[in-house]
Amino acid sequence: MNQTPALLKSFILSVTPKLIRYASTASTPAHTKRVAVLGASGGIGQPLSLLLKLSPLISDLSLYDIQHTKGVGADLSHIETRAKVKAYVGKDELADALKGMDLVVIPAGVPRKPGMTRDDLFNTNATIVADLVTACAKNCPRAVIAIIANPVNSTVPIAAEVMKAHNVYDEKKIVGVTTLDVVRASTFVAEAKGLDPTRVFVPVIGGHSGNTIIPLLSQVSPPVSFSQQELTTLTNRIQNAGTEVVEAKAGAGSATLSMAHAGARFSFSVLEALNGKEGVVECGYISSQETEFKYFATPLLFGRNGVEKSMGVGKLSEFETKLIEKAKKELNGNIQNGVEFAKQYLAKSK
Ligand SMILES: NC(=O)c1ccc[n+]([C@@H]2O[C@H](COP(=O)([O-])OP(=O)(O)OC[C@H]3O[C@@H](n4cnc5c(N)ncnc54)[C@H](O)[C@@H]3O)[C@@H](O)[C@H]2O)c1
Ligand SMILES: O=C(O)C[C@H](O)C(=O)O
Repeated sequence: MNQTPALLKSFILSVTPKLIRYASTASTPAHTKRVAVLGASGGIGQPLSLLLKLSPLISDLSLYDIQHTKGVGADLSHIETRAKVKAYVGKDELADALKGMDLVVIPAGVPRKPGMTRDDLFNTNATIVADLVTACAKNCPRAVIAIIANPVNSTVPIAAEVMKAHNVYDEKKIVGVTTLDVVRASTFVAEAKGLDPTRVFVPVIGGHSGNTIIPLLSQVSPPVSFSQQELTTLTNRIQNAGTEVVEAKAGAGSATLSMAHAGARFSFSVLEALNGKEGVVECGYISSQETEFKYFATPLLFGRNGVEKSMGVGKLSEFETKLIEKAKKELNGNIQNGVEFAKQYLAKSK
């Protein structure tokens, strides 16, 4: 359960260059990887695909959606970077979109409107994710699958159950993307303490919805101290930051631009680790061995095969222990819903 300070340090050192790497095309890296974005025409999908297209880590960028991908693909393909863009539209083209992929990023699915919880998206997005992951199981079973589609607390267990049913499950390769929680926590802490946000790292554990988002403000790097009032205010803001955006967008969707950045940051970290870079750490929501939860987000060390290990939750403050206690019912319920849905989905598709 203990964190490794050296690895955290290497994470922090790796963050700043990553923020400016989007436009870095000067040198040709030794390795390049194939990446698919499923839901590539959406609010997240388009800016995420743009950021990926700018990366020298990627040789092939495969864009899939049920609509508009041909236009998005034609547009992106004119950018003078190495990644070769191919666009696929509709179910008949899904298999081709996935063959040979090293990383599949899934932002496909409906977003929230004001007044909705992420769990309210379950009925629509559960089937979308199950269908897309079924296609991954058949066409790129060894790819890392990064799930952005909400409710992440449930869509990740669904993905895992689908992969298990196809006998291709590898727990190192199914990850829920919680990077946006880390991005927000770093921004808000930096603002509160007058720090450079690119140098701040806040581990965020648990899940990705309301109370299940648990920022570890006792483990911020560089170390900072907070009053009880600051702890409460910052924690609430981080837990409700998604809702802050949903309300500000007033019916026009949820976070897309900050999520595209977070998704790109997560993808670059995974790709660098697949290429052999050591000490790559990002938080993510995965099948958990060392906590009481079946799935839990922690800082993760990535390697050549995906997640190498969870770095655990470290030493928690009393405040953080109480936050976990408060999250228990919701997180376990979300996980259970995902597993139950997958059972029914798989039974129907036999
Ligand atoms: N993990 C996170 O931190 C995080 C952050 C922001 C948003 N999200 C979630 O990401 C999802 C997408 O958000 P958005 O704002 O991009 O929504 P959007 O509606 O703008 O885009 C979704 C895209 O998915 C496509 N799509 C729908 N069904 C599909 C299918 N079966 N196969 C392929 N593509 C399909 C749609 O055509 C659309 O282009 C939502 O569920 C949202 O809640 C997660
Ligand atoms: O809030 C949402 O519904 C989208 C996403 O999960 C977020 O955290 O911004």
